[in-house]
Amino acid sequence: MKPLRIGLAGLGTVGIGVIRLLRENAETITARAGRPIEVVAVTARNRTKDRGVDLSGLRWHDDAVSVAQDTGIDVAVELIGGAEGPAQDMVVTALERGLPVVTANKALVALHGGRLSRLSADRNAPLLFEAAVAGGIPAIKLVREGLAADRLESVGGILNGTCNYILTEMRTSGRDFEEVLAEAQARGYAEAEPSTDVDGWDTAHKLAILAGLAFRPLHFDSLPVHGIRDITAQDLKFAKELGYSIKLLGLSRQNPDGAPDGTIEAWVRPCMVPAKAPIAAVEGVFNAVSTLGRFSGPMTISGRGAGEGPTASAVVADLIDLARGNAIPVWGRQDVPAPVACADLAELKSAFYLRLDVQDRPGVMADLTSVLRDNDVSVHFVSQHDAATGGAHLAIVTHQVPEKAIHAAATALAALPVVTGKPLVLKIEDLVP
Ligand SMILES: NC(=O)C1=CN([C@@H]2O[C@H](COP(=O)(O)OP(=O)(O)OC[C@H]3O[C@@H](n4cnc5c(N)ncnc54)[C@H](OP(=O)(O)O)[C@@H]3O)[C@@H](O)[C@H]2O)C=CC1
Ligand SMILES: N[C@@H](CCO)C(=O)O
Repeated sequence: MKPLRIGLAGLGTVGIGVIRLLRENAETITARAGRPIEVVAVTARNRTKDRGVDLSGLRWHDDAVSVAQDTGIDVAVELIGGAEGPAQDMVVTALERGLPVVTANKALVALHGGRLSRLSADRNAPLLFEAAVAGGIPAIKLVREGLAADRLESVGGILNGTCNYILTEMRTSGRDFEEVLAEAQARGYAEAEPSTDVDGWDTAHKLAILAGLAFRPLHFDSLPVHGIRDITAQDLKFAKELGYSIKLLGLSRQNPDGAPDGTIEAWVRPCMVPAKAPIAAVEGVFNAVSTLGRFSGPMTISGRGAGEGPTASAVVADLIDLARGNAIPVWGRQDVPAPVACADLAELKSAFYLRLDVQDRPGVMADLTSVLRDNDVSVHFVSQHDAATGGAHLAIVTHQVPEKAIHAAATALAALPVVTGKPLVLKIEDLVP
């Protein structure tokens, strides 16, 4: 049996995980793939670093492009990261010479997926990226294969392990943001630049890939993206009191209510989800991918969304597909569709949570409610807690209002002398399964 020979660029969390998994499960993988899968060539920045695995016997290349040019490999595996630079150069070089590519690089696929998939189709060189979305969860396979027959109405979920880990730990241990982020980095969940995670960009990359496959590619620049930096321990307390859980969601919907046919609503932001919703129970580094299909109905799969083992498992599953000759083109047999812009959210209606830090004295509530009245924001519920530093924290839950109204109200409220901090607006999202 001729082995499938791998050229691997990137020997970090995921790259080393792939080598370990291929070695530890060699017998099972060979049986399932029908042939052995072996790493034969590698590269990383630092040749002398001890990575805890034996790399002797593997051809060392000084850069990633030279791995892609190695005539002794059958597949190029890119596990460096970053949408530009060596990762992109390697993938393009490999595809141009007709070599299959496996990558876990969501930034690359989200930003350059259209061009790369056209190149992949032109050169008949498969481009596989199961690990790019939701770590160990077979999210790409779910959308592209399991649900290939259905017309999906929505797709998305909890797509970033680092943020879900941080929100869970902040809530359960009361520790602050920075401390928990450092822990997520130490566990290999976070990206090399953690702002990619906490500012929502990693979720946005994954959502763009899922929505692109389920509906059609999105102009990435049109995707509204907000991260979790503004969430405080007080918001997590209010959420519990109000019967919600705070989750960073990436969601996309085709043809939302009242919008013209073909409209795609998509966004990334922390939301309040009902504490009883199954997605609220997805905690720690776990991700959840939810779909709603006209025929398949609601579906949620969850699992570890980051870390060495789960991500390596998804990379090697792609390699097994290649070894079996099972790799399918990125958009199946159709041409790569042209991208569209995401819908403007201004007119879309939702209930919202508004947290205000305010002075605690007579007349404050009247000042606040007059701003809400002037912006047509109708209040459903209000809760007040004393702030440790004096003043008060207020949680206001609204009825359904257009997004533009709540944001205009928040801007006007921020300008009031009685409001002492930046108001926080969170969408209350009760449509996730
Ligand atoms: N970590 C995770 O849980 C997940 C990661 N991913 C994706 O997988 C990819 C890899 O992530 P991860 O393993 O965590 O990243 P790491 O930062 O742990 O590893 C990156 C590796 O790339 C190497 N590298 C960096 N620059 C270059 C370069 N110019 N030429 C060659 N090698 C280079 C580094 O070398 P050196 O070690 O010498 O510095 C390192 O070995 C990324 O695209 C990431 O988004 C996807 C899903 C989950
Ligand atoms: N940094 C990413 C890795 C998995 O894509 C996360 O935390 O989910």
